[in-house]
Amino acid sequence: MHQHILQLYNSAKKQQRLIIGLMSGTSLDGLDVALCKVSGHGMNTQIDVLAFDTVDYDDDYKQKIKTVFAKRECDLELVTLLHPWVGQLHGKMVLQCLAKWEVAAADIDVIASHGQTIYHCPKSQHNQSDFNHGTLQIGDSDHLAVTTGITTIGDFRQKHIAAGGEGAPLAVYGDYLFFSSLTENRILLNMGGIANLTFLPQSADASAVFSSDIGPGNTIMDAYIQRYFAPLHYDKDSLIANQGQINQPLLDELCQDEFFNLDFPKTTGPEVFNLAYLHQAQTTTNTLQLSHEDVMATLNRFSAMMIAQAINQCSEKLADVTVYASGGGIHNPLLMKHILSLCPQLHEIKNTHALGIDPDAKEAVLFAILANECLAGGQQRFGNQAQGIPTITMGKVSFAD
Ligand SMILES: Nc1ncnc2c1ncn2[C@@H]1O[C@H](COP(=O)(O)OP(=O)(O)OP(=O)(O)O)[C@@H](O)[C@H]1O
Ligand SMILES: CC(=O)N[C@H]1[C@@H]2OC[C@@H](O2)[C@@H](O)[C@@H]1O[C@H](C)C(=O)O
Repeated sequence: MHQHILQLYNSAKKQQRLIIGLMSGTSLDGLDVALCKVSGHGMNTQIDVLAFDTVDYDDDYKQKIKTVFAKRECDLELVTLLHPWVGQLHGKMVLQCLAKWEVAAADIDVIASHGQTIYHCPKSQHNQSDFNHGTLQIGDSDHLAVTTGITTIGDFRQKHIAAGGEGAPLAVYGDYLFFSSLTENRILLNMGGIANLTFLPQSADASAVFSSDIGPGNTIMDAYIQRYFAPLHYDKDSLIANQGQINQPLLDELCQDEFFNLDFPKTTGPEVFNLAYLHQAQTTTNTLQLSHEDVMATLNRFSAMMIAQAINQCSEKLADVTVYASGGGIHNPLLMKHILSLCPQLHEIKNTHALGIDPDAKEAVLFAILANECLAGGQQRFGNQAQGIPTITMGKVSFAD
Protein backbone atom coordinates (compact mmCIF):
# COMPACT_ATOMS: atom_id res chain seq x y z
CA MET A 1 0.00 0.00 0.00
CA HIS A 2 1.28 3.49 -0.75
CA GLN A 3 2.49 5.24 2.41
CA HIS A 4 0.08 8.15 1.85
CA ILE A 5 -2.90 5.83 1.57
CA LEU A 6 -1.77 4.10 4.75
CA GLN A 7 -1.44 7.44 6.50
CA LEU A 8 -4.94 8.46 5.39
CA TYR A 9 -6.30 5.09 6.54
CA ASN A 10 -4.67 5.60 9.95
CA SER A 11 -6.05 9.15 10.19
CA ALA A 12 -9.51 7.85 9.33
CA LYS A 13 -9.35 5.25 12.10
CA LYS A 14 -8.25 7.70 14.81
CA GLN A 15 -10.56 8.74 17.65
CA GLN A 16 -9.57 12.35 16.98
CA ARG A 17 -8.06 14.08 13.99
CA LEU A 18 -6.44 17.49 13.57
CA ILE A 19 -7.83 19.18 10.48
CA ILE A 20 -7.03 22.69 9.29
CA GLY A 21 -10.03 24.26 7.55
CA LEU A 22 -9.35 27.08 5.07
CA MET A 23 -11.78 29.54 3.56
CA SER A 24 -11.07 32.47 1.29
CA GLY A 25 -14.33 34.16 0.46
CA THR A 26 -15.61 36.67 -2.01
CA SER A 27 -14.65 39.63 0.22
CA LEU A 28 -10.92 39.03 -0.46
CA ASP A 29 -10.07 40.23 3.05
CA GLY A 30 -7.90 37.30 4.06
CA LEU A 31 -7.51 33.56 4.42
CA ASP A 32 -9.49 32.14 7.35
CA VAL A 33 -7.48 29.36 9.01
CA ALA A 34 -9.16 27.15 11.64
CA LEU A 35 -7.28 24.43 13.49
CA CYS A 36 -9.95 21.90 14.43
CA LYS A 37 -9.83 18.83 16.62
CA VAL A 38 -12.48 16.61 15.07
CA SER A 39 -13.83 13.35 16.40
CA GLY A 40 -16.54 11.07 15.08
CA HIS A 41 -18.40 11.67 11.85
CA GLY A 42 -21.93 12.19 10.57
CA MET A 43 -24.39 13.22 13.30
CA ASN A 44 -21.75 12.28 15.91
CA THR A 45 -19.22 14.85 14.70
CA GLN A 46 -17.57 16.76 17.55
CA ILE A 47 -15.43 19.80 16.83
CA ASP A 48 -13.15 21.78 19.04
CA VAL A 49 -11.63 24.86 17.36
CA LEU A 50 -8.15 24.93 18.93
CA ALA A 51 -6.97 28.06 17.11
CA PHE A 52 -8.29 30.50 14.52
CA ASP A 53 -6.70 33.29 12.54
CA THR A 54 -7.50 35.37 9.49
CA VAL A 55 -4.26 35.98 7.61
CA ASP A 56 -4.86 39.31 5.87
CA TYR A 57 -4.19 39.56 2.17
CA ASP A 58 -1.87 42.36 1.12
CA ASP A 59 -2.76 44.83 -1.63
CA ASP A 60 -0.73 42.84 -4.16
CA TYR A 61 -2.93 39.72 -3.65
CA LYS A 62 -6.14 41.74 -3.80
CA GLN A 63 -5.04 43.55 -6.94
CA LYS A 64 -3.96 40.35 -8.71
CA ILE A 65 -7.17 38.47 -7.87
CA LYS A 66 -9.39 41.43 -8.70
CA THR A 67 -7.91 41.48 -12.21
CA VAL A 68 -9.72 38.19 -12.93
CA PHE A 69 -12.35 38.00 -10.16
CA ALA A 70 -15.95 37.73 -11.39
CA LYS A 71 -14.84 38.98 -14.81
CA ARG A 72 -16.40 37.49 -17.94
CA GLU A 73 -13.29 38.35 -19.88
CA CYS A 74 -9.79 38.31 -18.51
CA ASP A 75 -6.17 37.31 -19.15
CA LEU A 76 -6.11 33.49 -19.32
CA GLU A 77 -2.35 33.45 -18.80
CA LEU A 78 -2.83 35.27 -15.50
CA VAL A 79 -5.54 32.78 -14.39
CA THR A 80 -3.17 29.92 -15.22
CA LEU A 81 -0.38 31.53 -13.21
CA LEU A 82 -2.61 32.43 -10.27
CA HIS A 83 -3.84 28.85 -9.83
CA PRO A 84 -0.50 27.51 -8.45
CA TRP A 85 0.50 30.89 -6.97
CA VAL A 86 -2.58 31.09 -4.74
CA GLY A 87 -2.08 27.43 -3.69
CA GLN A 88 1.51 28.12 -2.66
CA LEU A 89 0.58 31.35 -0.90
CA HIS A 90 -2.19 29.63 1.07
CA GLY A 91 0.34 26.91 1.98
CA LYS A 92 2.77 29.53 3.29
CA MET A 93 -0.02 31.16 5.28
CA VAL A 94 -0.83 27.81 6.89
CA LEU A 95 2.84 27.37 7.83
CA GLN A 96 2.84 30.90 9.28
CA CYS A 97 -0.18 30.02 11.49
CA LEU A 98 1.35 26.71 12.58
CA ALA A 99 4.55 28.51 13.62
CA LYS A 100 2.52 31.09 15.56
CA TRP A 101 0.43 28.40 17.26
CA GLU A 102 3.55 26.26 17.90
CA VAL A 103 1.98 23.24 16.24
CA ALA A 104 4.08 20.86 14.11
CA ALA A 105 2.95 20.22 10.52
CA ALA A 106 3.51 16.51 11.15
CA ASP A 107 0.71 16.54 13.75
CA ILE A 108 -1.91 17.68 11.22
CA ASP A 109 -3.91 14.92 9.55
CA VAL A 110 -5.19 16.95 6.61
CA ILE A 111 -5.79 20.46 5.35
CA ALA A 112 -9.28 21.18 3.97
CA SER A 113 -8.95 23.88 1.32
CA HIS A 114 -11.80 25.77 -0.33
CA GLY A 115 -9.53 27.75 -2.68
CA GLN A 116 -10.36 31.17 -4.06
CA THR A 117 -13.55 31.47 -6.10
CA ILE A 118 -12.87 33.54 -9.19
CA TYR A 119 -16.06 32.82 -11.12
CA HIS A 120 -19.42 31.34 -10.18
CA CYS A 121 -22.16 30.85 -12.75
CA PRO A 122 -25.20 28.70 -12.05
CA LYS A 123 -27.50 28.13 -15.01
CA SER A 124 -29.85 30.83 -13.74
CA GLN A 125 -27.02 33.29 -14.38
CA HIS A 126 -25.36 32.18 -17.61
CA ASN A 127 -28.44 31.16 -19.61
CA GLN A 128 -26.38 29.13 -22.12
CA SER A 129 -28.42 26.09 -23.03
CA ASP A 130 -25.39 23.92 -23.90
CA PHE A 131 -24.02 24.17 -20.39
CA ASN A 132 -24.88 23.11 -16.87
CA HIS A 133 -23.90 25.05 -13.71
CA GLY A 134 -20.27 26.11 -13.35
CA THR A 135 -17.97 27.40 -10.65
CA LEU A 136 -14.20 27.90 -10.53
CA GLN A 137 -11.97 27.94 -7.46
CA ILE A 138 -8.24 28.48 -7.90
CA GLY A 139 -5.34 27.75 -5.52
CA ASP A 140 -4.64 24.14 -6.44
CA SER A 141 -4.38 21.68 -3.53
CA ASP A 142 -1.23 20.00 -4.90
CA HIS A 143 0.61 23.25 -4.25
CA LEU A 144 -0.73 23.51 -0.71
CA ALA A 145 0.26 19.90 -0.04
CA VAL A 146 3.79 20.26 -1.42
CA THR A 147 4.34 23.64 0.29
CA THR A 148 3.18 22.42 3.71
CA GLY A 149 4.04 18.71 3.55
CA ILE A 150 0.45 18.05 4.65
CA THR A 151 -2.09 15.98 2.69
CA THR A 152 -4.70 18.40 1.39
CA ILE A 153 -8.33 17.79 0.51
CA GLY A 154 -9.73 20.49 -1.78
CA ASP A 155 -11.94 21.51 -4.68
CA PHE A 156 -15.19 20.60 -2.91
CA ARG A 157 -17.67 22.30 -5.20
CA GLN A 158 -17.27 20.30 -8.43
CA LYS A 159 -18.81 17.11 -6.97
CA HIS A 160 -21.88 19.08 -5.92
CA ILE A 161 -22.37 20.24 -9.51
CA ALA A 162 -21.53 16.82 -10.96
CA ALA A 163 -24.29 15.31 -8.81
CA GLY A 164 -26.93 17.87 -9.75
CA GLY A 165 -26.38 20.73 -7.28
CA GLU A 166 -25.42 24.31 -8.13
CA GLY A 167 -22.00 24.16 -6.43
CA ALA A 168 -23.16 26.31 -3.49
CA PRO A 169 -24.05 26.76 -0.77
CA LEU A 170 -22.25 23.81 0.80
CA ALA A 171 -22.69 25.07 4.36
CA VAL A 172 -25.78 22.91 4.79
CA TYR A 173 -23.74 19.69 4.98
CA GLY A 174 -21.80 20.97 8.00
CA ASP A 175 -24.69 22.93 9.49
CA TYR A 176 -26.92 19.86 9.57
CA LEU A 177 -24.30 17.66 11.24
CA PHE A 178 -23.12 20.17 13.74
CA PHE A 179 -25.96 22.60 14.52
CA SER A 180 -29.18 20.52 14.27
CA SER A 181 -31.31 20.62 17.40
CA LEU A 182 -34.27 18.61 18.67
CA THR A 183 -35.46 21.55 20.75
CA GLU A 184 -35.53 24.52 18.39
CA ASN A 185 -36.02 25.47 14.74
CA ARG A 186 -32.81 27.12 13.62
CA ILE A 187 -31.71 29.36 10.78
CA LEU A 188 -27.95 29.55 10.30
CA LEU A 189 -27.39 32.86 8.54
CA ASN A 190 -23.98 33.67 7.05
CA MET A 191 -23.29 37.20 5.85
CA GLY A 192 -20.05 37.34 3.91
CA GLY A 193 -19.76 38.95 0.49
CA ILE A 194 -22.89 36.98 -0.39
CA ALA A 195 -25.44 36.09 2.29
CA ASN A 196 -26.76 32.56 2.65
CA LEU A 197 -28.85 30.55 5.07
CA THR A 198 -29.52 27.00 6.18
CA PHE A 199 -32.88 26.07 7.70
CA LEU A 200 -32.69 23.29 10.31
CA PRO A 201 -36.12 22.11 11.51
CA GLN A 202 -36.54 21.17 15.16
CA SER A 203 -37.37 17.64 14.07
CA ALA A 204 -33.83 17.32 12.62
CA ASP A 205 -35.73 15.70 9.72
CA ALA A 206 -33.16 15.74 6.93
CA SER A 207 -35.80 15.91 4.21
CA ALA A 208 -37.08 19.23 5.60
CA VAL A 209 -33.66 20.87 5.73
CA PHE A 210 -32.82 23.40 3.06
CA SER A 211 -30.17 25.91 2.23
CA SER A 212 -29.82 28.78 -0.22
CA ASP A 213 -27.91 31.89 -1.12
CA ILE A 214 -29.95 35.01 -0.45
CA GLY A 215 -28.25 37.80 -2.41
CA PRO A 216 -25.68 40.42 -1.48
CA GLY A 217 -24.36 40.55 2.04
CA ASN A 218 -21.42 42.96 1.99
CA THR A 219 -20.28 42.63 -1.61
CA ILE A 220 -21.77 45.77 -3.22
CA MET A 221 -21.16 47.88 -0.11
CA ASP A 222 -17.51 46.75 -0.04
CA ALA A 223 -17.04 47.43 -3.76
CA TYR A 224 -18.53 50.93 -3.36
CA ILE A 225 -16.29 51.77 -0.41
CA GLN A 226 -13.23 50.49 -2.26
CA ARG A 227 -14.11 52.60 -5.29
CA TYR A 228 -14.97 55.88 -3.53
CA PHE A 229 -13.34 55.71 -0.09
CA ALA A 230 -10.01 53.96 -0.86
CA PRO A 231 -7.90 52.89 0.96
CA LEU A 232 -10.87 51.80 3.10
CA HIS A 233 -11.95 48.23 2.28
CA TYR A 234 -15.38 48.28 3.93
CA ASP A 235 -17.76 50.53 5.86
CA LYS A 236 -16.33 49.89 9.31
CA ASP A 237 -19.06 49.90 11.98
CA SER A 238 -21.50 51.34 9.35
CA LEU A 239 -19.99 54.80 9.92
CA ILE A 240 -20.60 55.99 6.35
CA ALA A 241 -24.06 54.42 5.83
CA ASN A 242 -25.16 55.94 9.14
CA GLN A 243 -24.53 59.43 7.73
CA GLY A 244 -26.84 58.94 4.76
CA GLN A 245 -30.55 58.70 3.98
CA ILE A 246 -32.21 55.74 2.26
CA ASN A 247 -33.33 56.61 -1.27
CA GLN A 248 -36.63 54.80 -1.82
CA PRO A 249 -36.76 54.70 -5.66
CA LEU A 250 -33.19 53.33 -5.81
CA LEU A 251 -33.95 50.80 -3.07
CA ASP A 252 -37.07 49.61 -4.93
CA GLU A 253 -35.10 49.22 -8.14
CA LEU A 254 -32.27 47.28 -6.47
CA CYS A 255 -34.84 44.77 -5.19
CA GLN A 256 -36.13 44.05 -8.74
CA ASP A 257 -33.59 41.45 -9.89
CA GLU A 258 -35.22 38.21 -11.00
CA PHE A 259 -32.89 36.27 -8.67
CA PHE A 260 -35.06 37.38 -5.74
CA ASN A 261 -38.13 35.75 -7.31
CA LEU A 262 -36.49 32.35 -7.81
CA ASP A 263 -37.43 29.60 -5.35
CA PHE A 264 -34.91 28.21 -2.85
CA PRO A 265 -32.36 26.70 -3.35
CA LYS A 266 -30.47 29.17 -5.52
CA THR A 267 -27.00 30.60 -5.68
CA THR A 268 -25.40 33.80 -6.89
CA GLY A 269 -22.27 35.92 -6.62
CA PRO A 270 -20.55 39.22 -7.36
CA GLU A 271 -20.83 38.32 -11.06
CA VAL A 272 -24.40 39.72 -10.73
CA PHE A 273 -24.38 41.87 -7.60
CA ASN A 274 -21.64 44.39 -8.30
CA LEU A 275 -21.09 48.09 -9.06
CA ALA A 276 -22.47 47.68 -12.58
CA TYR A 277 -25.73 46.39 -11.03
CA LEU A 278 -25.84 49.48 -8.80
CA HIS A 279 -25.02 51.80 -11.69
CA GLN A 280 -27.83 50.33 -13.78
CA ALA A 281 -30.30 50.82 -10.92
CA GLN A 282 -29.11 54.42 -10.39
CA THR A 283 -29.43 55.14 -14.11
CA THR A 284 -32.98 53.72 -14.23
CA THR A 285 -34.06 55.77 -11.21
CA ASN A 286 -32.14 58.90 -12.15
CA THR A 287 -30.22 58.84 -8.85
CA LEU A 288 -26.65 59.04 -10.15
CA GLN A 289 -26.19 62.33 -8.27
CA LEU A 290 -26.90 60.86 -4.83
CA SER A 291 -24.27 61.45 -2.16
CA HIS A 292 -21.99 58.51 -1.38
CA GLU A 293 -23.46 58.39 2.11
CA ASP A 294 -27.01 58.09 0.74
CA VAL A 295 -25.93 55.33 -1.66
CA MET A 296 -24.32 53.43 1.23
CA ALA A 297 -27.41 53.88 3.43
CA THR A 298 -29.54 52.50 0.57
CA LEU A 299 -27.21 49.56 -0.15
CA ASN A 300 -27.13 48.63 3.53
CA ARG A 301 -30.94 48.64 3.66
CA PHE A 302 -31.09 46.64 0.40
CA SER A 303 -28.92 43.81 1.80
CA ALA A 304 -30.95 43.83 5.03
CA MET A 305 -34.30 43.69 3.19
CA MET A 306 -33.36 40.70 1.07
CA ILE A 307 -31.89 38.89 4.09
CA ALA A 308 -34.99 39.61 6.17
CA GLN A 309 -37.26 38.52 3.32
CA ALA A 310 -35.44 35.16 3.18
CA ILE A 311 -35.66 34.70 6.96
CA ASN A 312 -39.37 35.54 6.92
CA GLN A 313 -39.97 33.16 4.02
CA CYS A 314 -38.33 30.32 5.97
CA SER A 315 -40.13 31.01 9.17
CA GLU A 316 -43.65 31.97 8.06
CA LYS A 317 -45.22 28.62 9.02
CA LEU A 318 -43.24 28.17 12.24
CA ALA A 319 -44.33 29.02 15.78
CA ASP A 320 -40.80 30.12 16.53
CA VAL A 321 -37.30 30.06 15.12
CA THR A 322 -33.87 31.15 16.35
CA VAL A 323 -31.41 32.82 13.97
CA TYR A 324 -27.68 32.22 14.51
CA ALA A 325 -25.57 34.57 12.42
CA SER A 326 -21.97 34.39 11.25
CA GLY A 327 -19.65 36.07 8.74
CA GLY A 328 -18.33 39.63 8.60
CA GLY A 329 -21.84 41.17 8.31
CA ILE A 330 -22.47 40.57 12.01
CA HIS A 331 -19.96 43.38 12.67
CA ASN A 332 -22.03 45.88 10.66
CA PRO A 333 -24.37 47.37 13.30
CA LEU A 334 -26.73 49.15 10.89
CA LEU A 335 -27.21 45.98 8.83
CA MET A 336 -28.01 43.98 11.97
CA LYS A 337 -30.42 46.67 13.22
CA HIS A 338 -32.28 46.76 9.89
CA ILE A 339 -32.60 42.96 9.71
CA LEU A 340 -34.00 42.75 13.22
CA SER A 341 -36.51 45.53 12.58
CA LEU A 342 -37.67 43.78 9.38
CA CYS A 343 -38.24 40.44 11.16
CA PRO A 344 -40.89 41.26 13.80
CA GLN A 345 -41.08 37.63 14.97
CA LEU A 346 -37.44 37.75 16.15
CA HIS A 347 -36.55 39.22 19.54
CA GLU A 348 -32.84 39.02 18.82
CA ILE A 349 -30.33 37.63 16.35
CA LYS A 350 -27.85 35.37 18.06
CA ASN A 351 -24.54 34.39 16.61
CA THR A 352 -22.84 31.01 16.37
CA HIS A 353 -20.78 31.75 19.50
CA ALA A 354 -23.91 30.64 21.35
CA LEU A 355 -23.45 27.23 19.68
CA GLY A 356 -19.73 27.02 20.42
CA ILE A 357 -18.27 28.24 17.10
CA ASP A 358 -16.61 31.62 16.54
CA PRO A 359 -18.83 33.29 13.89
CA ASP A 360 -15.78 34.50 11.93
CA ALA A 361 -14.39 30.94 11.83
CA LYS A 362 -17.60 29.17 10.86
CA GLU A 363 -17.00 28.78 7.11
CA ALA A 364 -13.41 27.54 7.62
CA VAL A 365 -14.75 25.01 10.15
CA LEU A 366 -17.33 23.91 7.57
CA PHE A 367 -14.58 22.80 5.20
CA ALA A 368 -12.87 20.90 8.04
CA ILE A 369 -16.17 19.05 8.54
CA LEU A 370 -16.44 18.26 4.81
CA ALA A 371 -12.85 16.92 4.80
CA ASN A 372 -13.62 14.85 7.89
CA GLU A 373 -16.57 13.30 6.07
CA CYS A 374 -14.36 12.61 3.03
CA LEU A 375 -11.84 10.90 5.29
CA ALA A 376 -13.82 9.15 7.97
CA GLY A 377 -17.51 9.65 7.30
CA GLY A 378 -20.03 8.71 4.73
CA GLN A 379 -22.60 10.29 2.51
CA GLN A 380 -25.28 12.39 4.12
CA ARG A 381 -28.71 11.63 2.78
CA PHE A 382 -31.11 14.54 2.74
CA GLY A 383 -33.56 12.43 0.79
CA ASN A 384 -35.41 15.09 -1.15
CA GLN A 385 -34.07 15.96 -4.58
CA ALA A 386 -35.89 19.31 -4.64
CA GLN A 387 -33.64 20.58 -1.84
CA GLY A 388 -30.65 20.65 -4.21
CA ILE A 389 -28.51 18.79 -1.63
CA PRO A 390 -27.22 15.69 -3.43
CA THR A 391 -26.02 12.61 -1.51
CA ILE A 392 -22.28 12.87 -2.03
CA THR A 393 -18.82 12.90 -0.51
CA MET A 394 -16.90 16.01 -1.57
CA GLY A 395 -13.22 16.81 -1.94
CA LYS A 396 -10.17 15.63 -3.89
CA VAL A 397 -7.03 14.36 -2.20
CA SER A 398 -3.57 15.82 -2.91
CA PHE A 399 -0.48 14.23 -1.42
CA ALA A 400 2.64 16.10 -0.37
CA ASP A 401 5.06 14.20 -2.63
N1 LIG B 1 -16.50 46.22 11.83
C1 LIG B 1 -17.14 45.98 10.68
N2 LIG B 1 -18.08 46.85 10.25
C2 LIG B 1 -18.73 46.65 9.09
N3 LIG B 1 -18.53 45.58 8.28
C3 LIG B 1 -17.60 44.67 8.66
C4 LIG B 1 -16.87 44.82 9.87
N4 LIG B 1 -16.03 43.74 9.96
C5 LIG B 1 -16.22 42.99 8.86
N5 LIG B 1 -17.16 43.54 8.07
C6 LIG B 1 -17.63 43.07 6.75
O1 LIG B 1 -17.37 41.69 6.61
C7 LIG B 1 -16.67 41.43 5.37
C8 LIG B 1 -15.86 40.16 5.51
O2 LIG B 1 -16.76 39.11 5.73
P1 LIG B 1 -16.38 37.56 5.55
O3 LIG B 1 -14.96 37.39 5.93
O4 LIG B 1 -17.42 36.78 6.24
O5 LIG B 1 -16.54 37.43 4.00
P2 LIG B 1 -16.11 36.25 3.01
O6 LIG B 1 -15.88 34.99 3.78
O7 LIG B 1 -15.02 36.76 2.17
O8 LIG B 1 -17.40 36.15 2.11
P3 LIG B 1 -18.25 34.92 1.52
O9 LIG B 1 -19.04 34.39 2.66
O10 LIG B 1 -19.05 35.59 0.47
O11 LIG B 1 -17.32 33.94 0.96
C9 LIG B 1 -15.87 42.70 5.16
O12 LIG B 1 -15.47 42.85 3.81
C10 LIG B 1 -16.88 43.76 5.62
O13 LIG B 1 -17.80 44.05 4.61
C1 LIG C 1 -19.03 30.10 -5.11
C2 LIG C 1 -18.71 30.52 -3.72
O1 LIG C 1 -17.55 30.53 -3.33
N1 LIG C 1 -19.75 30.87 -2.98
C3 LIG C 1 -19.63 31.21 -1.57
C4 LIG C 1 -20.01 32.66 -1.38
O2 LIG C 1 -19.90 33.04 -0.02
C5 LIG C 1 -21.15 32.82 0.61
C6 LIG C 1 -22.00 32.24 -0.47
O3 LIG C 1 -21.41 32.80 -1.62
C7 LIG C 1 -21.86 30.70 -0.50
O4 LIG C 1 -22.72 30.19 -1.48
C8 LIG C 1 -20.44 30.22 -0.80
O5 LIG C 1 -19.72 29.85 0.34
C9 LIG C 1 -20.18 29.08 1.42
C10 LIG C 1 -19.02 28.65 2.25
C11 LIG C 1 -21.00 27.83 1.06
O6 LIG C 1 -20.83 27.24 0.01
O7 LIG C 1 -21.83 27.45 1.90
